[in-house]
Amino acid sequence: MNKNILNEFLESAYFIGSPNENKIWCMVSSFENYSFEEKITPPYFYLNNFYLSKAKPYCKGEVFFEMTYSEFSDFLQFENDEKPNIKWENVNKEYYLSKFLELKEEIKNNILKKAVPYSFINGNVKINKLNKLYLLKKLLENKDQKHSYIYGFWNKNTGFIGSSPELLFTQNVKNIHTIALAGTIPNNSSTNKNEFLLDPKMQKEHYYVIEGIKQSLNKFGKIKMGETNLLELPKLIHLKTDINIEIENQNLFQFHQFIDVIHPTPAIGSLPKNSQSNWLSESVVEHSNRGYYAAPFGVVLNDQKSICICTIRGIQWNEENIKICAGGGVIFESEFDLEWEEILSKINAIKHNLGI
Ligand SMILES: C=C(O[C@H]1C=CC=C(C(=O)O)[C@@H]1O)C(=O)O
Repeated sequence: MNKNILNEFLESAYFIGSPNENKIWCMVSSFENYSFEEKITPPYFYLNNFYLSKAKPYCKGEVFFEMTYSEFSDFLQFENDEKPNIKWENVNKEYYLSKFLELKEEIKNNILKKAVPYSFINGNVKINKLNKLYLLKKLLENKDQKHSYIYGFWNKNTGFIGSSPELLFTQNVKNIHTIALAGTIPNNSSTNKNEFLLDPKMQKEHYYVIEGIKQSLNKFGKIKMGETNLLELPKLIHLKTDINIEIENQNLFQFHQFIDVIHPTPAIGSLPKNSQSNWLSESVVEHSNRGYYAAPFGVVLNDQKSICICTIRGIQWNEENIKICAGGGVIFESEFDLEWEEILSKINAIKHNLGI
C-alpha cells in the first residue's frame, strides 16, 4: 500500500470493515455497475437504495484489497487530514412529527404494528479528499466500536460513511447469520441496563423485529434463535438477538434474492413488511429526504462468503450538502417526546463518532 493507492481510495471507493473478523474490504478505481442478470466474478460490492429500485446495484472495480484494522490505520497515515467545517441547520422536527402521526393512525387502524420514522439534519459543506481522510481516521479511533461495521462509498462529488451495528446478514457457505436489533437507550452513568432489558415496551418493540425476520426467513430452513442481550455502543445501548439459519442447499442462496426477502426488516422498515399501507412508499420527497439512509450495502467476497449491512449511523453528502438521518421504532405504546429524544441522541452519537 502506498500514497498513490490512498489517493485513488480518497477519490472513489467502496469499503466495509468487520470488527469481529478484523478485516476491511476495499475496492478502488474504474467502477462498472451491473444488474442482477449479468454474471460477474467475485469479489464485488452491492449498493442499492432503501426501496431496492436501482437497476444496477452490483459494482466491480479494478482493484480490490483486504486489510486488518491496524494495516488500514497505517495506510491512512500517508496523508494529513482536515476536519470538515460544517454549518448545521436544525434537526427537521416537522417532517418527523408528520410521519410519526401518520404512523400512529396506521397502528391504531391495525394496518401496521410497527414502523421506523426518521428525521434528518442538513449541513453546508463541500467534502474534499482530506475531509474523507479525517472521517476515516475518526471511525478507526473509536476502538469501542467492536459491534459496528465501518462502511463507506464515495466518488468525486457524493458519498457516505458511517459505522453501523445493523447487520442485515452474513453468509458463510450454508450458514446465514442475522440479528434483530431494536430498542434503544442512551449509554451513560445513570442508565439502568437491567431495567432496559426487562422493559415491556422495549421487549415488545424488539419482539416485532424478531417476528418480522422469522416471517421473512421461514422458507429458507430451520431458524435458531439466540437469547436477547444488550448491545453496548459508546453512546447508545440496544437490545439484540442473534438469528441463525442453515440452508439446506447452498445453491438456494442468492445474494440479491436474499436481500429482497429480508430487507427492510422491521428494525428499519415496518411490520408487516408487505401491507396495504403507503406509509413507507417510495416517492420523490422520500427519495430525496432519505438518500442512502438505511440502504442495503454489501460485499460478495466469493461464492461461499458475503456480508450485507444497512447504512444507518452515518453521514451522506453531495456537491455542497451533508446530511445525517436517524430513525427509531414506533409501536402503539410509543410516546412522541421520548421518540424524539431518541432521534436526537442517535444524531449526537453519529456526530461524536465521526468527530463532527
Ligand atoms: C433505525 C435506526 O436504528 C435501528 C437500529 C437499532 C435500534 C433501533 C431502535 O431502537 O429503534 C432501530 O431499529 C437508526 O439508528 O437510524
